[in-house]
Amino acid sequence: MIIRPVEQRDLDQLHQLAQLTQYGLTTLPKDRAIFEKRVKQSLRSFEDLNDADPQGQLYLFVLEEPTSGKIVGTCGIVSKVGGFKPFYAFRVVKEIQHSTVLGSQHEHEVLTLLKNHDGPTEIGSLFLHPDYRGGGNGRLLSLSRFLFIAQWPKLFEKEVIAEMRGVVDQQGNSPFWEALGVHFFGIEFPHADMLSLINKDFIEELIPRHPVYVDLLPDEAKASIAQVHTNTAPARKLLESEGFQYNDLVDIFEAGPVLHCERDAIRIVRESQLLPVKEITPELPTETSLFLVAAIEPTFRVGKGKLVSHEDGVVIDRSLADELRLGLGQVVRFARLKPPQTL
Ligand SMILES: NC(=[NH2+])NCCC[C@H](N)C(=O)O
Repeated sequence: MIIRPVEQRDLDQLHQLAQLTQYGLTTLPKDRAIFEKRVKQSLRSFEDLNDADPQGQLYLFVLEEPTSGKIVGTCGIVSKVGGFKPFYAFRVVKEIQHSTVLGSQHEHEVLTLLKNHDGPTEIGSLFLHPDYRGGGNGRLLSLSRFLFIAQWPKLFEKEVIAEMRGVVDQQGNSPFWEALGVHFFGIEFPHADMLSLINKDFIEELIPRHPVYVDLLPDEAKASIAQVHTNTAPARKLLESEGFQYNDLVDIFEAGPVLHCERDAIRIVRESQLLPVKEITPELPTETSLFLVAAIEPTFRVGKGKLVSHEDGVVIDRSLADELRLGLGQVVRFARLKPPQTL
């Protein structure tokens, strides 16, 4: 399995893949025209890697099975969120009130609206074909993005966030939306979710103007705040093991948590190294550690495989070299596939 930047020829396969997604994956629209626009936008972003600063560029990647040419997964990075149009989130703020008369103290959670016009980098759009889940494909897909960020840090902001999909059922119902959003927006969650990708003006127009007390929401909605969709739980765990943390920001529609990490503190970004391939062998010993390995030139391609690093270069298997189209002397960016504590 390899990860590479999206290409125009992937559009049909990617669009088919998006049909398999359930509700709540905002940035993987089922609508072909929106999808096509996003692929085009991404192609433009990849054209200019050496001389750009974060201005909201979209970088979409695909997971390809090289033997069949099948596209079985996708993920993406937006170099910066919030600009002319802000990035929205609710901050869950704790508020304590005392009464001397009653001798009591009350703690409340309040949702306050955050509008950020100068936001961080965001990773997202992660989706893996159900038949290909397990076996480490999700990890490969998610973490490959960090090798890209490590290679071209200037394209990104110093902070990276991930808006995780919140609690939404098979029919597209979100308890949080039913308790809050629907009263303000007057449309169904899937519709609002889709619209937010095209034009966020309706958010500015209709979002509640005042803070919202969590105590006043129904139990089911309350319980869903900062919780992820069952299918998103592994992705959350993975990001947390790379250094991401929840810091009291949730989505304004379905209350899914926003995780964040300093760009250079992300485990893979911090650990990754750039070295030439000094030897390609038929097969390294089985006990050799597994690494995430990225070819940089002529195109960025990531795979996983055994690797031994020396001061002056790395040794990799023939199969990995072939998958990544690597020859001797070409540089690779690599990092251990798993942080030590999860080995
Ligand atoms: N689940 C959603 N579609 N939420 C609305 C979009 C919120 C997002 N943080 C933004 O500002 O674009």
